[in-house]
Amino acid sequence: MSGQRVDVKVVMLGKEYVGKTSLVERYVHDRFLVGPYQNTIGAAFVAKVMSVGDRTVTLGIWDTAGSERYEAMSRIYYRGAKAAIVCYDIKAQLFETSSKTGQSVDELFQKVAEDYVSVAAFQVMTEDKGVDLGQKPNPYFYSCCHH
Ligand SMILES: Nc1nc2c(ncn2[C@@H]2O[C@H](COP(=O)(O)OP(=O)(O)OP(=O)(O)O)[C@@H](O)[C@H]2O)c(=O)[nH]1
Repeated sequence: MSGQRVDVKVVMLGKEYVGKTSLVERYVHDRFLVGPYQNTIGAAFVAKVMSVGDRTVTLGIWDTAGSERYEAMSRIYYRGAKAAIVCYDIKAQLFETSSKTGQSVDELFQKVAEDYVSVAAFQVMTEDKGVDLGQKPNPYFYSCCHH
């Protein structure tokens, strides 16, 4: 086994626009480009050679497109993969819950209710007439936008 070359297929997974290509670009080319990368063919491949102990490991990284229109094609790229890096956007809020201990369960549902109330209040405010930036603030305006 010593000195052996190992090929490892890795797939990047996740919805579109979560930053899969940016992550690969940072790792492979050590750069970051502002704005989305255009992944027009459904997948891109890049190989990166590295050493792990006395082994030479070639990571064959398949960067799949997150768009649903490429979903069937992306599934083809999963085949034979030894690892998957699942990316998601932390703008989505994460709650680590335990149904066994009750950890963060109340907080999760409380946040759902709170978010609904604040979004619904904002919609009521903007739906009919839009937001008039020149209008005098009233108590309702302050209560939903400043807390
Ligand atoms: N601030 C910040 N922006 C990021 C980061 N990673 C990606 N982005 C931005 O997020 C957007 C989407 O990044 P992409 O790498 O194109 O996302 P993708 O998952 O490959 O998208 P698809 O190819 O459509 O599936 C771009 O505007 C990036 O500049 C990050 O770590 N921090």
